[in-house]
This record gives sequence, C-alpha cells and structure tokens, in this order.
Amino acid sequence: MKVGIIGATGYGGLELIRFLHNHSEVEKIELFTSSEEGAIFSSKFGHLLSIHDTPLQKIDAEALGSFDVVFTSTPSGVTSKLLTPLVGAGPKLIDLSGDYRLKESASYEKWYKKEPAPESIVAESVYGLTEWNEENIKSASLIANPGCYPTAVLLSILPLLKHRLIDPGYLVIDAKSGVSGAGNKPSQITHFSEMNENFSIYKVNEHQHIPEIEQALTMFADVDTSITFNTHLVPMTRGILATSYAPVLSGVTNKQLNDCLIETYKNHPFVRVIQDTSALGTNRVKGSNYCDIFVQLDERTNRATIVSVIDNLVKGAAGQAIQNMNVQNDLPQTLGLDVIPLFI
Ligand SMILES: NC(=O)C1=CN([C@@H]2O[C@H](COP(=O)(O)OP(=O)(O)OC[C@H]3O[C@@H](n4cnc5c(N)ncnc54)[C@H](OP(=O)(O)O)[C@@H]3O)[C@@H](O)[C@H]2O)C=CC1
Ligand SMILES: CC(=O)N[C@@H](CCC(=O)OP(=O)(O)O)C(=O)O
Repeated sequence: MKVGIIGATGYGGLELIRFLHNHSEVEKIELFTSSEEGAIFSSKFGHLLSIHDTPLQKIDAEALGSFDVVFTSTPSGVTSKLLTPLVGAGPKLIDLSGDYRLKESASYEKWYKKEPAPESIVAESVYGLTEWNEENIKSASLIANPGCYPTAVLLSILPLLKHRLIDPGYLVIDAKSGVSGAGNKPSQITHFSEMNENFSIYKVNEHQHIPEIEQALTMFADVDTSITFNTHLVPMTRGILATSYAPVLSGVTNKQLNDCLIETYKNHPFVRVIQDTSALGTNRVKGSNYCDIFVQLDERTNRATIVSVIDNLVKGAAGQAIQNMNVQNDLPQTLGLDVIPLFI
C-alpha cells in the first residue's frame, strides 16, 4: 500500500511513521506539510536519519489522489478544509482530529468553537473506535479516529453500560493526561517551568470530548445520559489514566463486572483486563497500542471504580488509526502494531 501522512511533523504523525515503518503491507510512506515544503525529514528529526531522508511535500490533493490510504494528523478546524477535496477522490481517509467525530454540526461549533466540516461528509464518516465499530470500519471511506480521552474512557465503561450493570445516570469520570496530548505547539500550560512539579485541572466541565463520549454511549450502548468529565495535566510525556465512578445496578457483583469485561474483550488483542492494580499504570502500555482496564466494586458504597490506561499517542491516536487501516483493508488488526510496551 502507498500511504500519505498530512501533518507528519506533529506528534501523531511521528507515531504513524514509527509504526507504519514496520508494517509489512506498507510499501511507501510519503510525508506532507503545510509549512516546511522541501525540508529533508531526517534533518528535522534526527532519530529518522537513514530511515526517512526524503523531503516533505506540499499538501496537494491531486498528488494525494493516487494514494491507497491518507492519514490526516492536523489540528481540528484545519483538517476538514484539507480533506474535503480528497473525499471520494480515491484514497481511504483516516483522520486523527476531532473534525468528523461529532455528528451534529451545532455540537461541534459549541464545543470546538470552530467551523464544522460539511454535514454531508460528516454523515458519511465512520467513528473509528475499533473494538466497537469493526463492521462499519470495514467499509468506511472516511474514518473519524476517536479522541484520546474518549478511547480510554469508552473501552472501559461501554461493556458495563451495554450490559446494564452500572447506572448511566451518575457517571463521573476523572481523567489525567501526559503533556504530549497537547501536541507539539508550545503553550503556557505546557511550558516546562509551569508544568513540571505541577498537577493541574483544565477545561473544567467544558472539554470537547464530553459530547464525543456521550454520543458514543448512545451509539454503542443505547444510553442517553450527561456525564461529568474532567481532565488533568500530569507532568509526564505520554499516557492517559482515566478513572470512572458509577453506582452498580441492584444486586450486581464484582464478579459480574469483571466477567463482563473479560467476555467482551476475549477476542480483542489490544484490550487487556487487569485483575491486579499493581499491574495498572501508564508505563504498562507506554509506546504500545494496548488499553488496560480494571474494575472493582466498592461494596461499602455500591459503586464501581473503573480504570483504564492507554498511551495517548498510540491507542489514543496513531496506533488506533493504523488498527483501523488494517480493518478497512481486511488485514489482521495487529499488523505493524505488535510491539511490547516500553515499561521503563
Ligand atoms: N497528541 C495526542 O495525544 C492526540 C492528538 N489528537 C489529534 O490529532 C491531531 C494531531 O495531533 P498532534 O500530532 O498531537 O498535533 P501537533 O500539534 O503535534 O501536530 C500537528 C501538525 O499539523 C500540522 N499543521 C498545523 N497547523 C496546520 C495548518 N494550519 N494546516 C495544515 N497543517 C497544519 C503541523 O505540521 P506542518 O507544519 O508540517 O504542516 C503540525 O506538526 C490533532 O487534531 C489532535 O487534536 C488525537 C488524539 C490524541
Ligand atoms: C493534554 C491535552 O491538552 N490533551 C488534549 C487532547 C487533544 C485531542 O485529542 O483533541 P481533539 O479532540 O481535537 O483530537 C486536550 O485535552 O484537548
């Protein structure tokens, strides 16, 4: 396959390159830029010396039309403008931004405060939460890859909601992310001297992933609810840990909660149900496409504590995007992604 990456110089783009380089069905990877046309990639990113010594190319819809797959790993609001000319032009499209995830334009405008993508294109796009939408992904021409937080949260709570084991009315989700989640553009909140030795909350009750999570709960678990969801920045580079709290429904046991997760994911290689909290942390998934999940019933309060961890740049972005490319092209889901987490 011939693959193009728009936004290759960003963190998501670099991770796409890292995994696609080892993908046995990818023969060619070409890199596209909005700002650095002609620059030799490895002179900008020295770790790719003798691996990607090719020049960055100008984004050109006509040239991209001849590719089998095109990934966009560019900012929300910008992406839909770049992708519109490519829709229906030939390549299968996989977008890592938020531009095609929300089905209602008004919701996108409200939460992203940007101009929405054309409605007809959004209607055609398929939400790429791989483990939950495989059949639709197979035939998708445009995949809206999920956000990093929604990936972590949804994989852990969807089975329990779908099987009516927890109460959807009182879902509280507390999520923490490493700084690479904010991309490569420096800002006040990610400035080393203000982020280091600091643990902060941001976008309180107004994170753009709230409507995405709620939409997916309706789509996959037939649950219509409003969640409390808040996000925190942790002074580390990679990883998300999300803890969700929900009352269990009458009579539900700890075993039922765990059995539900184990049964749901028994044939899904990237989701691991963890029984022991000493094996739960962002370093257990770092650099890999795994999502580790854990659930425990607090019998004192009758509430479930549900935890999930991912690497935001892999299962939360580039890894899941390649997993989706594999499904879309009838390849084994693990192709190119079969790596052991970094751990240390
Ligand atoms: N970081 C994360 O953990 C996750 C990110 N995402 C989403 O994936 C996308 C990429 O994220 P990430 O790689 O972190 O972002 P980065 O900010 O690291 O990189 C984005 C890249 O997009 C390109 N770009 C910037 N502005 C424009 C523009 N106006 N027109 C065209 N290209 C532009 C730039 O490359 P160049 O200048 O070479 O064109 C830049 O390197 C974003 O939409 C993000 O929200 C999703 C899940 C997780
Ligand atoms: C740490 C950090 O800042 N993380 C980002 C996640 C970015 C992302 O995935 O946003 P999209 O929905 O635009 O793809 C955030 O909280 O906004």
